[in-house]
Amino acid sequence: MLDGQVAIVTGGGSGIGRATALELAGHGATVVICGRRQEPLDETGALEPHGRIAGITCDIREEDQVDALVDEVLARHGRINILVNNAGGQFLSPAEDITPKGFRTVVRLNLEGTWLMTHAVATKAFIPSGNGGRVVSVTLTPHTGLAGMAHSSAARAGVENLMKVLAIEWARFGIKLSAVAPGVVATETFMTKYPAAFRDHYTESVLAGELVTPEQVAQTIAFVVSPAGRAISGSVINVDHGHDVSQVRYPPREIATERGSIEQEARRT
Ligand SMILES: CCCCCCC/C=C/C(=O)SCCNC(=O)CCNC(=O)[C@H](O)C(C)(C)COP(=O)(O)OP(=O)(O)OC[C@H]1O[C@@H](n2cnc3c(N)ncnc32)[C@H](O)[C@@H]1OP(=O)(O)O
Ligand SMILES: NC(=O)C1=CN([C@@H]2O[C@H](COP(=O)(O)OP(=O)(O)OC[C@H]3O[C@@H](n4cnc5c(N)ncnc54)[C@H](OP(=O)(O)O)[C@@H]3O)[C@@H](O)[C@H]2O)C=CC1
Repeated sequence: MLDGQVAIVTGGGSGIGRATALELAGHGATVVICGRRQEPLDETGALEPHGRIAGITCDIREEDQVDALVDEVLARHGRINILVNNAGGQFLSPAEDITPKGFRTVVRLNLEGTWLMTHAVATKAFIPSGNGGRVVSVTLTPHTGLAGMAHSSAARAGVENLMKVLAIEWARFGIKLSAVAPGVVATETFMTKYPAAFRDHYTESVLAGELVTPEQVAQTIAFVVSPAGRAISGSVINVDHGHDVSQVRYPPREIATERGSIEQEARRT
């Protein structure tokens, strides 16, 4: 499906990024992954049997490092067809305790880093090639706002709107940009970084009673960048068991019938 395509996946050393790199490589793509540390990148590369994944360290917040990464990929492979902006994250905090520096840190990583990568790949590869390209940015649901993550919720809303406006402006270059918004994904970071009670709370409350897997997010990204996803641009695709439409389990346990639903309302006579 992706034979001959060259992809960059940021944050490919772990979790969703690793699963995405493996998924794209499994479909034939040559994949360059980046992150701040070399070791996790090498671990991902070692999981791919055909040598299709290579890691290059890059902090996506640093303009010179982003430029150097894109230049290096072009020097090695001559083209870039796909960019997956996956690197990101945040720290959990009550909004009132987030300092200006803390807010800036999270916005810089998630929004500015995504912008720097997208702009560099578009201007150095997609536009000059005349062939366009595909960009998928990983954001998050629920879009109604994620309590404890004011900085990240704001940054991801910015990323999603950025994908939309660039989808309009860069349609003339054949560049398609979208966001894939996961719900709660059972990555090692999520399972270990956040309090276990959050994991249990979200497992219980998301509609299907189960967390999303990194592979489910990766497969969605692969679909979007595949030939079958060619018409997708400016979209936000949720991969979240319906977490975006409701954050509470239905119906409330106290009134659930044996069928797990509700009693039908009695007709008026
Ligand atoms: C609501 C419950 C959760 C449910 C849904 C969950 C959905 C989402 C899940 C996920 O995203 S899982 C994947 C998460 N992955 C990551 O977060 C990985 C990347 N994250 C990071 O690298 C860091 O967390 C970072 C803070 C985003 C960036 O790290 P960096 O090394 O650049 O920053 P620091 O030098 O550590 O800190 C700079 C600055 O930021 C503030 N700050 C950082 N950590 C905290 C904290 N724990 N509490 C309060 N403030 C923090 C602080 O201002 C730091 O400056 P100094 O105080 O150190 O001067
Ligand atoms: N897990 C979840 O429940 C959800 C996750 N998401 C988002 O999906 C993405 C992946 O999440 P997940 O796989 O769980 O998280 P991980 O923490 O496993 O992955 C984050 C990756 O990003 C890399 N990274 C972090 N900062 C930078 C940076 N400045 N420059 C380059 N790379 C960086 C990290 O590598 P290194 O530290 O070596 O730089 C790491 O490999 C994130 O954006 C996350 O917020 C969205 C919804 C839900």
